[in-house]
Amino acid sequence: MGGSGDVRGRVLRGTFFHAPSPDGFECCADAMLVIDAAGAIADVLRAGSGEHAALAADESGQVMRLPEGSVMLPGFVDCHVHAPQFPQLGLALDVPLETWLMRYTFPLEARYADLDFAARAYGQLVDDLLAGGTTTALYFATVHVPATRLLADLCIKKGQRALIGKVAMDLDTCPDFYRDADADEAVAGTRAIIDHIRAHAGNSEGRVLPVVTPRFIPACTDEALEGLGQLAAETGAHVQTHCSESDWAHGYVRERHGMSDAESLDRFGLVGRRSIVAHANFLSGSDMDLLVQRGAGVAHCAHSNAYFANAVFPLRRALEKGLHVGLGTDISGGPSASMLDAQRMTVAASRMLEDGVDAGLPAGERGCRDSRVDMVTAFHLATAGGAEALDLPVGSFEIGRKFDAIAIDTEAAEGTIRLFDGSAPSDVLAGVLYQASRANIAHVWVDGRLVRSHRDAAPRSKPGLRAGAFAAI
Ligand SMILES: Nc1nc2[nH]cnc2c(=O)[nH]1
Repeated sequence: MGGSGDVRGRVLRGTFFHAPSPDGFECCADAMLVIDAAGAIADVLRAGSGEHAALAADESGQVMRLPEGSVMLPGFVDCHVHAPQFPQLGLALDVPLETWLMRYTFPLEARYADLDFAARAYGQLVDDLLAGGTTTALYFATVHVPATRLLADLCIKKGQRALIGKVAMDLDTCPDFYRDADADEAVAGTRAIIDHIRAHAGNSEGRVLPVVTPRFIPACTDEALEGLGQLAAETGAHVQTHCSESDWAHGYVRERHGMSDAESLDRFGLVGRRSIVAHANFLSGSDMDLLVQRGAGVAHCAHSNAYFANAVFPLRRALEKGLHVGLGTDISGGPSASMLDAQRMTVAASRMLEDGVDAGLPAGERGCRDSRVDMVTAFHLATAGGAEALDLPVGSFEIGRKFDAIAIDTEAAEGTIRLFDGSAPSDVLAGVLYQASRANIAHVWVDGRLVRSHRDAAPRSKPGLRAGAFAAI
C-alpha cells in the first residue's frame, strides 16, 4: 500500500450510507467528506450547500471522487474474534461447546507456540478481514505472549484498527499443554502485552489497543480473575471475556460462585465502560441492568450462538434496556469471517426467536413476541453500535469520527449485487447488505489510509472502467 488512495488531508466525494442510531439510516447522495491530516472527518458537505458547490468547482486535485455505482459504508466493527481459530473456520461445529474447546480448539491454539505457524495464520486472517471490510476487530489471541505480540505487530503493520488480548486461563481443568502455569503468569503475560502495544513505535496513534482477556470463568482461578480486575483498573485497558454463553457455561458459574456470570465478573472488577462480554445469551433482566449501569457492552454472535449457545440472545430486549451491543463473527465458533454474514444472521436469528421454531406448537405459544430486528438495526450494530460498545470514535460519517470506511462497488461484475434502475435508497442499502460479497468490496480505509483495494485481489473483470473517475486509487 503506498500513498495513493490515502484520503488524509483530502476530500472524498461520493454517496454514503450510515446508521448512527439503531432505528434509522441516512443516505447522503453525492456528499463530500473532508478528511483531516490525522484521518478524522473534519466536515460533511451535503449536495446543494454552497460549500459543496465551491469544492465541486475545485480543480486542485484535492477532491477524490468515488466512481458511479459505488457507495461508502462505515467499516465494520467485529466485536468478537478468536484470531488463532481462523484455521478451523467452519470445522467441528457439531459437538457441544465444552467438547469443542477440549477436543479441537485448545489443541489448535496450543500450536501458536510456533511463531512461524502464528505468522502464517495471523497474516492471512488480518488480510482476509480487511478484504471483507472489517476495519476494527476485537481479538482474543492465545496464552502465548510472543504470538500475541506478533498479532499486534501485524495489525499495526497492515493498518487494521484492533484491540488485542493475551488469553488468560490458569485453571487446572484446562489441559497441561495449554494454560498459564498460574495466576501470576496469567497477569504478568497480560501486562507484558499491554506494555508492548502501548510502547510500540508504530502505534503512536493508538490504533491498536490492549485488552485484559480472562477467557471465561470456567478457565480461570479466582486469583487470576482478581489480579486481572486490578490490572484493568490500574491500566484503564479494555476487558473482554465470555459470559453466560451456554447452558453449561452459565450453570458452571452458578455452581462455583453461587451467582450469575455477570455478577461474578463484576465483583472481580471486570465489568466497566470498556468491557465487552461475548454471547451473554442467558443474561437475566437484572444482569442486563448491571451491564447497563456499568456502561459495558455485549458482543452478539448470532452465528456461533446457533451452534454452541443453546438459545438465542434476546437482542431486542437488550437494546430496549439501553445495553451497548456490537456484533461478532466469533471466528471460529461461527463459520464465517464476514461481518455481512453476521448482520444477516442477526436478523434471521431474531426472526426465529420471535416466531419460535417448533411447528408442533400453536403459533401463539411458539416464540417470544416483539423480538425481531431489521437489517438497518443489524447494520447499526455492525458499525456505530460496535464502536459505541468499544468506546471508539468510528462507525459513522459524523464530524470528529475517524474515517474508517469501505467502498462497495455495486456493479462489480464478479460481485453478487444486482440492483435495478430506480431503486430507492432503502432498497440500495438492503441490496448491498443482503447481497454483497467480497468482490464488491472495492476499497477499505482505516484512519483515512487505504489498507485494502481491489488492486490487491484478482484483476478486475472490467479493467480501467473507473480509472479516470478515481485515478488516485
Ligand atoms: N464460542 C466460544 N466460547 C468460548 N468459551 C470459552 N472459550 C471459548 C471460545 O473459544 N469460543
